[in-house]
Amino acid sequence: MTQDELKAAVADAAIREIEPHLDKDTVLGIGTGSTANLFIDRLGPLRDRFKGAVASSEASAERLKGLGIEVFELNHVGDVPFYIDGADEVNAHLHMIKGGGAALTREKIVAACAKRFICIADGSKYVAQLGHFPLPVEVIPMARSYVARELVKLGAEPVYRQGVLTDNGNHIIDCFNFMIDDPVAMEARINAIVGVVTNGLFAARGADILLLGKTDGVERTAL
Ligand SMILES: O=C[C@H](O)[C@H](O)[C@H](O)COP(=O)(O)O
Repeated sequence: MTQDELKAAVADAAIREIEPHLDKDTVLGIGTGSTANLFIDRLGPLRDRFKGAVASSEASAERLKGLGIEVFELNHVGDVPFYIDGADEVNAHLHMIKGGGAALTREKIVAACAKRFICIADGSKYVAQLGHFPLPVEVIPMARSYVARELVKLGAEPVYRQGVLTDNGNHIIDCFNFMIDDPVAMEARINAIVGVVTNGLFAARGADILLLGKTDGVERTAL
């Protein structure tokens, strides 16, 4: 199976996971990226079965609206039963690295509001230790050089993601060659650097359910 077929399989599995829980009051939290897009596409035909969605990026909001799904501002929404999103890396504890598409901050905010985070990923994203994928850090633009120097002190090789502006108007620094021993501690440590908006470690609040696409089927892990 190709990577795209594995992504499609986990998008299908996520639909099966949430479908029994949909009702007219349900507002779903929706992530960003190629895997999340496949999930969004499968939500279209179900649009009359739930109220709408909150999106973690402008791109996902546009895709949802294009399918006739109402998109709400998070400030106007109470309960978010599920947040469904992909990941750049995920480990056995369902800690993740996210933000390859620069959407990490809004993703973390919507995930924080959700009762359950369903991570959908093809098998290549599963790792024993996080850090093979360069860890993204969203920074206030004027703090970029300062934050980069602080990240060097933590052992990272920071690289400014040239030409990328987040939906929040900020910059992204990617931390290369930065294997992470303790994701919960490192998430907090990086977030404590002045000028950091957030980093792409989703460990303090990881996923609750992982749907991992493998050639022999979708493996479901629930914590
Ligand atoms: O900022 C982007 C998000 O964190 C994505 O969820 C992540 O990069 C995975 O994207 P994809 O499903 O395209 O691999």
